[in-house]
Amino acid sequence: MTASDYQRLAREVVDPDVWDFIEGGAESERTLRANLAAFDRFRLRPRVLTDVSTVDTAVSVFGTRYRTPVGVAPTAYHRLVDDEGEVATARGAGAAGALFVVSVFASRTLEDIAGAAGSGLWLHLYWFRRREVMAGLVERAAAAGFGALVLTVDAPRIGRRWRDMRNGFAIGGDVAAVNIDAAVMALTHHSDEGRSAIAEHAAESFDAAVTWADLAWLRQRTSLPIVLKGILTAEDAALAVAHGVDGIIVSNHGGRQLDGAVASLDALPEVVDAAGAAVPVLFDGGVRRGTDALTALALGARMVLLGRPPLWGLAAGGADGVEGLLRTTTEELAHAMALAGRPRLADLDRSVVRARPGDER
Ligand SMILES: Cc1cc2nc3c(=O)[nH]c(=O)nc-3n(C[C@H](O)[C@H](O)[C@H](O)COP(=O)(O)O)c2cc1C
Ligand SMILES: CC(C)CC(=O)C(=O)O
Repeated sequence: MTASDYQRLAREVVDPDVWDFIEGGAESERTLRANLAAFDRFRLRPRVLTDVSTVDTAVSVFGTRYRTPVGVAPTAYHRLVDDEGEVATARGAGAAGALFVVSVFASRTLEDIAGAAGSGLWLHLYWFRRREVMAGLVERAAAAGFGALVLTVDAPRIGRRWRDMRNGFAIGGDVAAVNIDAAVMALTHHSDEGRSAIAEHAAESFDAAVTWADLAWLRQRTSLPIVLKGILTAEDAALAVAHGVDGIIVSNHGGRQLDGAVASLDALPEVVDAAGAAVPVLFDGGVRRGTDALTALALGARMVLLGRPPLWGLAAGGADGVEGLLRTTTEELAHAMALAGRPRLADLDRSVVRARPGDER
C-alpha cells in the first residue's frame, strides 16, 4: 500500500551489507535524517470548490511526455537486489510511464536496458579521469536512444559512509558495472575491513580536478541535454545556467555525500529562484509519499526523483514492485492534488505550502 510496505518487504530479502549500502548515508547521517524531516516542516494550504473531477499528473521534460512527475533517480548496481537488475527497473518504470535515470554503475548494459524501456531514459555519469571512458558512454547513450545526460557533481570523492566502511563493503558475486571496462572497475570487488571498496574505486577513478570550465568538453561531444545533479545553492544554480546546462537536479545525494549539508527540500526554493525559468529544476531526497512530491512540486520542482524507494520495489517484487511503488506514489500525489484543490501540475505554486506554525523563519 505504501513505500514503507515495500521497504519492509525488501529488508526481509536483501543481504544485510547491501541493505546498509542502500539505506545508509555519510558519517552520522544527519543530512539523511534532515532530508526526511524537512517535509514535516511544511503544511499544505488546500483550496476548495475548484472542480477536481479530473486530476492530471502528466508532465513534459525536454520534449518527452511522462504520465507522472515521479521518476527514478540514478542508483548503482540494481542486480544487488534483483537478478534482472536495471532491465526489470526499466520495465517497471515504463509501465508506470515514469522517467528512469540509469546510473553509470548500472549492472546491465545500456542497450539491454534501452531494449526493455517503455518510457524515457536518461544516463547519469560521473566525471572519470579517463575521458575516453566518458566519451564512449556518451556515444553509446545517444545511439541507444537515451534522452539526456545527468552529470553528478556532488561526488569528487565518495562520502565517508560508516556503515560501508565497517562492513568492508564491496560489490560481490557476479554483479558488476558492465558498461565500464572491467579493468577500470576491478577495485570495486576488493573487500577490506574498515574501507568501502566503492569509495576506494572512486578515489582512483573519479577526476576531482574538474571545474565549470570542463563542461565545455562534454558539451562539444553531445547534442543531448546536459543536467547537473547535486546543486544545493543559488550560486551554483546561477553558474550552471551561465554555463549553458539544460537542467538542474537539486540533490544532496540522499545524504550520502557531505554529512551536515542542507536538507534537499530546504535548498530547493533558492535554486528555483536563481535558475528562474531558464532551465527545468528537478528534485530528489527524502520523497516517500505523494504529499512529499506535492510539496516539492509546489516549491518549484518540475519532477521529483526517488532513490531508495524503487530499490525497495525492485527487491520486493522485481519489475512489478518498481511499477507498484511508482504507481502508488503517483496515485497518492493525484489524491493529494485533488484534496488540495489543484488538479493540474501547472496549478502548483508556493501558495500550496506554508511553514508549519512555529517554524516560520
Ligand atoms: C544505493 C544507492 C545508489 C546510488 N547510486 C548513485 C549513483 O550511481 N549516482 C548518483 O548520482 N546518485 C546515486 N545515488 C543517489 C540517488 O540518485 C539520489 O540522489 C538519492 O538516493 C535520493 O534520495 P532518496 O533515496 O531519499 O530518494 C544512489 C543512492 C542510493 C541509495
Ligand atoms: C557506486 C557508488 C559510487 C554509487 C553512488 O553514487 C552511491 O552509492 O551513492
